Amino acid sequence: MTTFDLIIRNGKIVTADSIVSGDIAVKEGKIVEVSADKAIEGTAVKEINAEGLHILPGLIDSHVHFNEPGRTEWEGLETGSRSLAAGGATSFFDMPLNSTPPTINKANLDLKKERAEEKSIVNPYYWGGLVPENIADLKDLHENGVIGFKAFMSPSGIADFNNVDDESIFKGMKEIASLGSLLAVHAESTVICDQLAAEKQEQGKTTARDFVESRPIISEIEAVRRIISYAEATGCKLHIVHASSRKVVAVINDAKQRGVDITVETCPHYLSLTVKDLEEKGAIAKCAPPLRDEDEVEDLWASVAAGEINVIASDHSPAPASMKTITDNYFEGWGGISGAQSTLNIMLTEGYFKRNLPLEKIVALTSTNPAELFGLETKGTIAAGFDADITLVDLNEEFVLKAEDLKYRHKHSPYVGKTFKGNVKTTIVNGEVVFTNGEIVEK
Ligand SMILES: NC(=O)N[C@H]1NC(=O)NC1=O
Ligand SMILES: [Zn+2]
Ligand SMILES: [Zn+2]
Repeated sequence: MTTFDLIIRNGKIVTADSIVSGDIAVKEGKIVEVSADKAIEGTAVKEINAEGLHILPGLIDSHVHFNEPGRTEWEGLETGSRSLAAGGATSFFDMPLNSTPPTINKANLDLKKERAEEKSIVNPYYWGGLVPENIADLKDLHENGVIGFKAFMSPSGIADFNNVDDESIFKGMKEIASLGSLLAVHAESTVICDQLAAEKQEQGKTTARDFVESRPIISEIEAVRRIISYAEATGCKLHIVHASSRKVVAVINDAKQRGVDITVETCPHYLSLTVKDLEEKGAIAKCAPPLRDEDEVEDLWASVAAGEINVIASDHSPAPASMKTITDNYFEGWGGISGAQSTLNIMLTEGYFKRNLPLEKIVALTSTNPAELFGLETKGTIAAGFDADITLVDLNEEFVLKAEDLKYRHKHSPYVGKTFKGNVKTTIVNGEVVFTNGEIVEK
C-alpha cells in the first residue's frame, strides 16, 4: 500500500474548471493523486478530514509591497507572508519598490531573495523595477528570475524609485520585449494628477472627494492609452495593475481585441470600498488610483463576471498607523491599503455570496490565471504533478474581522469591522501546513 506524506479527505475540490468531491494525496511537497468521488487508497503520515470544506489552490498574490529590506518598520517578509498564509495565499510576487534598496539591479534582488528565503512562510517571487536609470540592468534581472518588470508612469511616492518618462519607458519596453519578458504598469497620468492636485491645494480644497477628483478615471485612461501605443510600437507585453474602473478595462479590452498582448489586474478594494469609505475611515482607505463611487464598483463586478479581468491581487501597501492619520488634508497620509490577508474573504463575501460569482472564477482570478500568465508552471491548480499549495475554506463560517486577527506588522485595514462569510481554515504550502484554526504553524 502506498504511503503518502499527507492525505486530505472528503473535501470539495475547486479548480478553474470544476468542483468535485474527493481526496488529495501529497508526497514530497507535490500533489501526487487527486480522486473524484472515491477514496484514495493508502495511508499517510498526516490526514486531514475536509468534510464540509472547500479545497482551493492557494492564492497567488501577484502584487504586494512587503518593503524588505530597508523599510521593514512598515511591514517586512515575516509579517507579510504570515498575513498571506492566514488569508489562504501560498505565493506572492513582491513589488520592486518600498523596499530599500529597490529591486532595480541584481545585487538588490539578491538581498531580497536572501531575506525572503530566511523569513517567508509562503513562496516568494520578485518583480524587477524599470526606472529611468536602470535600462542596462534589465537583462541581468531577467536572467536572475524576476517575474517581469514594474514601472510607474506617475510619481511612486518613494524617493529611490523614480517614475519613467516617455523616453525611458520606450527604451525600457524595447529592451523588455527583446528579453521576452513583460512590463506591469502603474498607469496614472502625471500631468493630469499633478496639475489637478496643485489646483485643489491652491484653492484649499483638501477633502476626500477633492483628493479623488485630483486622480480621475480619465487620468488612468490617458496613461493606459499611451502605454498601449508604446506596446504596439515595441511589441512589449503589458500588464496593467490596479484598474479602478470598468472604463479603464474597456480601453485594455479594445487593445486586446486588436491583438495587443495585454492583461489587467484589479484589486479587492476597488470591488468593495467607495469614496464614502475614504471619507469615513480616512487614510486607512487611501490608495492610488483612489476608490471610486458605488456605480463604478458595480460596473467593475460586471467586468469581472464578463471575464474582462485577468487577475485579482491585493496591492498590499502597508504603512505605520502614524502615516495613516489625516486631520483635514487628504493629500497627506500614505496612499496604500493593507489588504493581503482579506483577498479571498472579499471575493467570497462580495463576489460568490453577494453577486453569484462562481467559485471556479474566483480560483481562476486569484490562482490559475496568475500562474499561467507569469509562468509558474507547477502552481495555480489542484492536479497530480502540481505543487501542494492548498487552501481549505469553510464557506459556512461567518466572522467579523478584528484588528487582532490581522497578522500585519501594523494591525489596521479598511476591512476591520466587516462581516465576512467564508473563512480560511487551513493553508498548506509545498505540502506543509503553515496556518490552521487562526494560528500560524511555526516550524
Ligand atoms: N508605493 C506604493 O506602494 N504605491 C502603491 N500604493 C497605492 O495606493 N498605489 C500604489 O501604487
Ligand atoms: Zn501602483
Ligand atoms: Zn502596488
